[in-house]
Amino acid sequence: MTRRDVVVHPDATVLAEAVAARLLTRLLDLQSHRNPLHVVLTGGTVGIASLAAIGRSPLRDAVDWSGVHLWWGDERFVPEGHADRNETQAREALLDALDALPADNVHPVPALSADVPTPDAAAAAYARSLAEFAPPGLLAPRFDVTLFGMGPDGHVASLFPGHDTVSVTGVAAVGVEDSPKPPPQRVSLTFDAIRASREVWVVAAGAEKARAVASALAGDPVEQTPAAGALGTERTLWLVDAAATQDAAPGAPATAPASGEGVDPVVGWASVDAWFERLAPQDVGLLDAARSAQDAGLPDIAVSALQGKLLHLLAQGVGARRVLELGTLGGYSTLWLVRALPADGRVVTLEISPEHARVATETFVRAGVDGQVDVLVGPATQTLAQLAADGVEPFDLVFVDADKQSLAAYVDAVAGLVRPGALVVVDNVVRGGAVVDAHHPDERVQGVRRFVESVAQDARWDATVLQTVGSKGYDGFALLRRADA
Ligand SMILES: O=C1O[C@H](COP(=O)(O)O)[C@@H](O)[C@H](O)[C@H]1O
Repeated sequence: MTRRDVVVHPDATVLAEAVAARLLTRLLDLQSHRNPLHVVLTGGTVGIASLAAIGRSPLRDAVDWSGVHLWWGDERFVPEGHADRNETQAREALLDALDALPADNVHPVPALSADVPTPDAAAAAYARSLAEFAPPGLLAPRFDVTLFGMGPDGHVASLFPGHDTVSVTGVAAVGVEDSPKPPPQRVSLTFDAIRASREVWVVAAGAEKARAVASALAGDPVEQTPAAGALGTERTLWLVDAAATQDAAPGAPATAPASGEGVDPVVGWASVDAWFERLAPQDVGLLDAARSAQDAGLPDIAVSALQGKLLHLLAQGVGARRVLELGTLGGYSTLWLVRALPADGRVVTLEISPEHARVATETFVRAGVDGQVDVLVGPATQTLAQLAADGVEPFDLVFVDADKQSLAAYVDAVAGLVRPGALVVVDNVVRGGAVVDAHHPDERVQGVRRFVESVAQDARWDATVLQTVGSKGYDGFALLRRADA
């Protein structure tokens, strides 16, 4: 699952003030239970304006700066004190005024000098500094907040579209020789280091960024839009102004409402999901499942954390011991389900794609649940027929999250595989409201319509539909109970 929360502010000025307020609040909050904190600063217009806004805020003195370490996501490779350096700009905007910030807590990327003559040398030295604060197994500290600006081309830090540096792994920092944006020589964190971040905040303002914002939020390949790969392990937050969202979120308003709140529907729903996620915290295994699916290039169509928790609670609610899933994908929903089962419980999950099945299987091994999950590869219609022919023990709960065209056939087959009173949950049946359009050209919409029509006339099922909004947009679940025999 690659969830990005998006908050839209009316303009760049309000955005910079909001980033400042949000960062100060986050630092204060984190300092109540974690020390030290590691924050990655960004250069760029809004990034520096945000630092200046922090400098003006009375709250800045509420932060214990002695417990904050500052790093940079990228640096322009010029001599120390040069006006182009992100460090120089950050010092002028804020750092020089922070008397309580120890000099040793500031970790700039080494500047061009006789001792550090190349971007590669600076990157190597910067990587060594990062390693000093890295936990075992990581190349860099687990940054609490990593701030990024983003260029109109979708670059973050100094990772530019189409450049080899985007795919460099195994090191924390990389030298850049041919930046399309001046100056050409730079140093950048790599994605390996960026993804050590607990939270990544991408800040973007202006209509010239709108295409890149839309592309990143759509999850386009990082080679094309590096900002799409800027992800935190706990949260990825996009803080943008209205102009930068005009190409984003199809179906959403082109601009934010004129009110100060300025959150468009999809964005607002995602933020609400994020707030409620305290009820559905994802542990390392779930985060790993989401990350592995993303790294393997699987489609970003898994359930959200809150939806996964819903499946978990439903499985517990019906006292499920045996669960059938149609559509494993990367195993994210499977993990939520298997964790609801007793020690002798089992999930049988069906997946048509051998590659998806491989990714999911590896995830189950790492999560330690492979002994409770059977991944059956092949077209679900055939596998369901085989399960029936094998006379498998009936299932207590079924989650159907496979292709919508065949829904009616799947649910018909499932009717013969479950116990009386079993619960069947079918995902994505509202489809942004398109389901009410009898002439809709999308075969998935027609597949859902055929399924609903057939269930409505099938005495074996008692059913309802729950419309939902959230980080997955506007959709819904069908809930079916197998009638008692
Ligand atoms: O060169 C850089 O540009 C980006 C974005 O800057 P912006 O002025 O378009 O907001 C910035 O994030 C990066 O740190 C900087 O080196």
